[in-house]
This record gives sequence, structure tokens and C-alpha cells, in this order.
Amino acid sequence: MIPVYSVAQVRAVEAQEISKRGSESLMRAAASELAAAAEAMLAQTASPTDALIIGLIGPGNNGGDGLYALTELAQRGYQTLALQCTETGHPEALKAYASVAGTVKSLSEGEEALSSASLVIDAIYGIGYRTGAQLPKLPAGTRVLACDVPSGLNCETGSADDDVLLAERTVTFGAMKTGLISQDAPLVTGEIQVATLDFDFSSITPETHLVDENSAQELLNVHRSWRDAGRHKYERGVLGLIAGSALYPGAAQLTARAAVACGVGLLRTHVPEEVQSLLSLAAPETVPLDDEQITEALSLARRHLHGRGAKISAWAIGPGIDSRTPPTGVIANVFDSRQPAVIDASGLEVVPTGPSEQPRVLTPHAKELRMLLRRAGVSVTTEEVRQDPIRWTRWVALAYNAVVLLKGPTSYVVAPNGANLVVCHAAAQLATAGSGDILTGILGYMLSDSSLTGIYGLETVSNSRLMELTACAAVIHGQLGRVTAQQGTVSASRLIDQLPAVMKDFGF
Ligand SMILES: NC(=O)C1=CN([C@@H]2O[C@H](COP(=O)(O)OP(=O)(O)OC[C@H]3O[C@@H](n4cnc5c(N)ncnc54)[C@H](O)[C@@H]3O)[C@@H](O)[C@H]2O)[C@@H](O)CC1
Repeated sequence: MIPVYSVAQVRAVEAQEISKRGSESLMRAAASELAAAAEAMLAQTASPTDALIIGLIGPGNNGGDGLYALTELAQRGYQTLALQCTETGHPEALKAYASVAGTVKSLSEGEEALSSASLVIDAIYGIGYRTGAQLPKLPAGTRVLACDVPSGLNCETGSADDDVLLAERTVTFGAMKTGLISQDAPLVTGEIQVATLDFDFSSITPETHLVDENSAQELLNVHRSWRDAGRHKYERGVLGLIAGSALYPGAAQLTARAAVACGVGLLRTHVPEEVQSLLSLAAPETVPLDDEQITEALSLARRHLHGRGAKISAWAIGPGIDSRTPPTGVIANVFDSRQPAVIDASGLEVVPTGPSEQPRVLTPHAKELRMLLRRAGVSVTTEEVRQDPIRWTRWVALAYNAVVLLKGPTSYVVAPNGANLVVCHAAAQLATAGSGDILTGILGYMLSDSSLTGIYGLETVSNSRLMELTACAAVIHGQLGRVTAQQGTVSASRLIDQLPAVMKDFGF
């Protein structure tokens, strides 16, 4: 997992490093990383002599990094042009560039060249940016490498100006920063590369940890057990799905199909009669589950949480339930059990606050998070949630004694003890109807599989493991969005089509 620090924390470590190593040596080290990233971006498309790299240069150290990087690139034979976007610039770096590559032009003098740039290095503003500067508009299709932070992005909050410079890649220095993974940032930064510059963060507690594809893979490997081989379907895991209504017949189908596509041992469905016939057609692998069978399964679960002795090993509750007529009795019984459950959509409207023995994951989006807060007696605006998502997700985690996944372009996973993880998938295409139902199917499957939860007897899953598995499900979901978008437009059904291949990439 990648530690994430606030700008203040990065500034504090930077000050220590400057006192040890000197400011210019740090800047040169940052510039070398930036130059290497520029070369890597151009490697497939242009030889040094053909490529024109333009640096957009600002007034502070960010501009200094950009100028030193251009200097290195000029020394390696690239054509370069430095365009100063503000009246002042970093004096030593300006001199260094001028001695190797000639004079620096002002933006208005050299703006025309932007349309023939192979690559633009955005070194106007970095972590010192305050919202409100006027930023240059780049020709459509310009490839942009951001130095530390895209200009126009507030690196403390993740809020971006309308004219923010959209990057294909961002090389950020020292450490991953909160503002690079919050609010608008995932839609702005492109791929982020952290150049640590050997900064020493050992005495500083990170604000949170980012779970990316590699770290999700590592977490899954840590949790996966050898007991997986040759198991009976009941041992593999049975998911009980309580979902659907005449009003929303599709949601239950999507969750069911997603769980089946993940390879669930068995899926048992408690849905209204009129939905069951559609469901049996959409997912013939499913087996219906009536009220009595649920009571029996829950009674058996008091002796066996998983395996042949238990008819169900985990639950998914909520997709497509009509909130005016939820099957409250059945759901309340499941909430009383100690079997893991993922609760989404209308299920969130009936989940109780207070202590609970059940390992639960609630998966609200921002509006549902506000509803959960209101039910717990806390009134906040959407803007307040946007400003401080971890704080408000933590409130819900504590009030409902559950792991909470706040869904969005950046997703936050928070445990009742306040521990938290961030998943930043930037797959805007996932904002499509039914995509959340699929996440419930993926997570439901994962909670039903003992080789991931480690539930073999009566010992249930810990909140920290639940939090990590939830983050993995969110990463898989994000990757699913990206992979599907590469093939064309995204719909929930097309996401499910890609699910087996994406699961395979994560070792399933
Ligand atoms: N923090 C680190 O670990 C390191 C930082 N370095 C670089 O240093 C940068 C930070 O340097 P600075 O503190 O000089 O900050 P910046 O270079 O981001 O910019 C600060 C300058 O921009 C001006 N400014 C900010 N917002 C403005 C607005 N809206 N309108 C007009 N002017 C505005 C400020 O007045 C100030 O002059 C980092 O982003 C990074 O590129 C690297 O050189 C080395 C390592």
C-alpha cells in the first residue's frame, strides 16, 4: 500500500532534506526524475532530434524543477523551449537553462509553438498553488507531463480549477500527497509516478494509504489460503442475496450475474416472485432461497459460520429493494447473525446503528452517506462530505459499527476504529447505472469465499481484513471500468462480460 501524506507533512520532510542535502541538489534530483519520465513518454513516438519538448515555467521552485529538467533534456539532444508563464522565475534555474539551450521566451512570444510540441512539461505551479491563477489553454491533444502537481490543482484538497492543465502523467516528488487522490484529482493527474528522492518519512504517520492494483494483488496474496484446492461448493462459499423488487428488477440480476462471473461457489437468492423468474433466466446458476430456508441457514450459522455445516456463508443485501416495502423481518434476522454481509442501496436504509456482532460492509455513495449520517443524528451538506470524506465516512463507520466504503472516483474505506484506505481508480466510465450493483456482487463473492475471509469454524473475519478485502473489491471494480472502456462504451452488462478476465488478472 502506498503511504499518503499531507502537503504540510511533505513540506516538513522537505525542509529537513534541504538542510541535509541543499536546495539545488534536491531540485536537480527532482528534475532528473522528470526528465527521465519525459523521455519514457516519448520513447515510442519520437527520437530526440525529432522531438520538441516545451516547458511551461512558473515563478517558484516548481518552475525551477521544470527548467533543470529541460536543461538535462537539451543536453541529451532534444529540442527544447522554455516558456515563462509569469513575470518572475527561479533565477539559478533560468541561468542554468540559458547556458545550455538559449534564452527563455515569454508565453506570449512562444505560444504558437505549443501546437507542434511533442510533449509539454507543466511546471507552472506545484504544491505552492493557490486557486485563482489564469492558466494557458493548450491545443487539443497536447501530451502533458505534470511536474509534481498539475497546475490548477490544489494539492491540499484535490479541488481543480476549470482551466487546470490535464496531465497524461504526473511525476510527484517526495511522496504521494492527499490532494493528488482527492476530489477532482483522479480525473486530472493521469498516471501518477512517485519519485521519493530518498526522503525520510520514517518518523511521520501517513494520513492514509492508497491501494492500487499492485497493492491489491499483494493484499489478496496475503489473505488467500492454500485451503482453496479441491473444495466442495459449500466449502468454497455460498452467497445469500436479498435483493430486487418489481420496481427495480434489474439490480438483483446484475449483482447475481456479477457474483456468478466472479466464480462464487453457489448463489442463493431471496427476491420477490416476479423477479425470480427473470433472475433464473439471467443467471441460471442461482438457487432460490425462501424465508424458512433463511431461518434454517441462520440457525445453522450459530454452529458453523462457513462450510458444509452452513447453508450460507455471507450475505449481500439491498440492490433493487423497493425502500417502501423492504423485507425487514428477514433482513433483521440476517443483521443479527455473525456472518459477513455487504449492504448497499435500500439495504442502507434499514441497517441498524449501534453495536453489532456481524462483520458488515456498507457501500454508500455520497448521497447515501448523508442519509446514513442523518439516521445517526448528524446533518451535513454534500459539500462538507466532499471537503472531508474520510472524516464523515469515519462517523458512519463508528455509528453503525461497520466497515464503510464511500464510493466515487476516489473511494474511501474506513473501519470503525478509524483506520482507513483509499482507492483511486479514476474510471469515470463506472458512473453508469448498475455499476454499484456489480461491486456488491464482487464484494459479496469475496466475503463468501473462506479462502479470502479465513472463516473455517466459528471465528469470524476481523474489521481490518474486511477493510482490506473491501479495498481490493473496489480496485477490481475500478480496473473493470478501465478494461471495459478500452473496448468501447461502458454499460453494466458489458462490465460483467469483462469480469472473469479481470478477476483472472487478480489471481482468481
Ligand atoms: N516538496 C518537495 O518535496 C520538493 C519540492 N520541489 C518543488 O517545489 C515545488 C514547490 O515550490 P514553491 O513552494 O516555490 O511553490 P510553487 O512552485 O508551486 O509556486 C509558488 C509560487 O506561485 C505563486 N502562486 C501560487 N498560486 C498563485 C496564483 N493563484 N496566482 C499567482 N501566483 C500564484 C506563489 O506566490 C509563489 O510565488 C514543488 O511543487 C516541487 O515542484 C522540488 O524541487 C524538490 C522536492
